Amino acid sequence: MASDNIRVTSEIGTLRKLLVHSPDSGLGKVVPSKAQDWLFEDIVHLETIRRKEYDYYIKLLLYFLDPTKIKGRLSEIDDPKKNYDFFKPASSEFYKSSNVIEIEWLLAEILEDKDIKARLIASVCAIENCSYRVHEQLMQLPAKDLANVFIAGTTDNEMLFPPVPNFIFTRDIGIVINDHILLNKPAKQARTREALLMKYIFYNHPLFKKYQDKIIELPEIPQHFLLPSDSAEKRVTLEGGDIMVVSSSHVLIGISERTSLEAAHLAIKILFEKNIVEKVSVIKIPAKRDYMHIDTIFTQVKRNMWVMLGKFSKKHVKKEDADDIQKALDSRQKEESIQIIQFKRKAPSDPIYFDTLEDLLIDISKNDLNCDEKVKFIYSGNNEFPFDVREQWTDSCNLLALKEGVVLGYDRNDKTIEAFAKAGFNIIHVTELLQQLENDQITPQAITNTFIVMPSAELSRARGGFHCMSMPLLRDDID
Ligand SMILES: NC(=O)NCCC[C@H](N)C(=O)O
Repeated sequence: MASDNIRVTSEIGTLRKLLVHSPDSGLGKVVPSKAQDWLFEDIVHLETIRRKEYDYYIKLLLYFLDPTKIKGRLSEIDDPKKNYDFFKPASSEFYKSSNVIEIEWLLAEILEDKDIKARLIASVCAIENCSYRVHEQLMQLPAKDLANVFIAGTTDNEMLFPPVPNFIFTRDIGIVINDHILLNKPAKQARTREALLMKYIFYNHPLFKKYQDKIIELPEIPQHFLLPSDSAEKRVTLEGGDIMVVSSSHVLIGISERTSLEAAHLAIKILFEKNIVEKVSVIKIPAKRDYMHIDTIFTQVKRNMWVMLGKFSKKHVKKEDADDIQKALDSRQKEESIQIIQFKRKAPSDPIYFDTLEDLLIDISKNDLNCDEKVKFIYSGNNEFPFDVREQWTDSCNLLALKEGVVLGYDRNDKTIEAFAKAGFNIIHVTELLQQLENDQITPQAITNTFIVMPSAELSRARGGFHCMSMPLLRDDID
């Protein structure tokens, strides 16, 4: 068993441990009439999303984070005769890594405890409005099967409640800030069960035992149940995609379609009261499906490099190419803009305002991460219309850094990849990289300044990238 340490102090320090969830059979149950309610843009093909897309992610993560599980076994685990059991949490052949941690596995482990099992069944049945018969049926299931039913919503032959197809986006269900865990409060009904399951895991799994007094749950505001249902700002909702730990002393919080102003306010108060960070920057983005969380608009690549949507760049915001009439007209369109305000723990009544996202990100690179080099930006779709917005929609800005300068992104975002190539990055497809790793032509340690191209035709229909599909638990410190 690897260390049970949890610590995340940056977006780019070498990744050592994370939570993931592979697409389960629930994704194969999404129907067109429910796709939007369940936050999918389309229905996906289950076998393709697993075998031809997500499994590559798992293989790559294992190579970087837990190589003994995979090295020398690539052709064996991909052999159809082996039934892909390596990737199935309920199988005895499952990879079961303590660094690439599958949530379904953790759930099955806590469900071995009779008391936890009974309590979680009661809670799930309450939120899913299950009949007494279903309640009894769940009590009969062994832990591994029950874990799968809680996530997929289905037994082998019966659908008991809706799936939670967004569970693959582990980023949103909790976030490690230094050595604390901030739990989410989902804005969308479709993600409610995910939050419940995660709460039980964080409070009951031995992996998090040392951290019980470091779990942060945002309270509701008093008498929240009397609020009208459309008072979005007053509701306390927060999803992990709106939180970024950019240094050990500085956290970014997005106010977005998913994270409310009230939640940001409460989170800042708690982070300051508990002395967890010194600075919080709040980034209010337009509340639109296109930009559901801040990590759909920008992510970090290196100390001095970020990828972002050009629409929020200085050039665009300051209308550098526009004539006077256009500038005046555009300045009225406030709802499409970003607002940034930074609070310091020692002087909360004296906040700092940033005009543009680039100004904030440059400030982080220079002042939090002590970067002397010029800060560079890669823009979605190379900042060319319509590729900028098309590629942002398919997560060109939502990259996961395995280590500083080594990022994963979708193959379909051609122009963004071109921009990385122009910036001097190696571009390599995951299948080729895996072969090179397997053949000892390269090691993860030797890889630098690289964009790893991942297959994405099905994954992108679920509207999230690899930043969303990862909940880092441990990264090396960089500051
Ligand atoms: N951090 C993220 O941006 N996560 C993406 C979540 C996608 C999912 N379909 C959702 O709408 O919640």
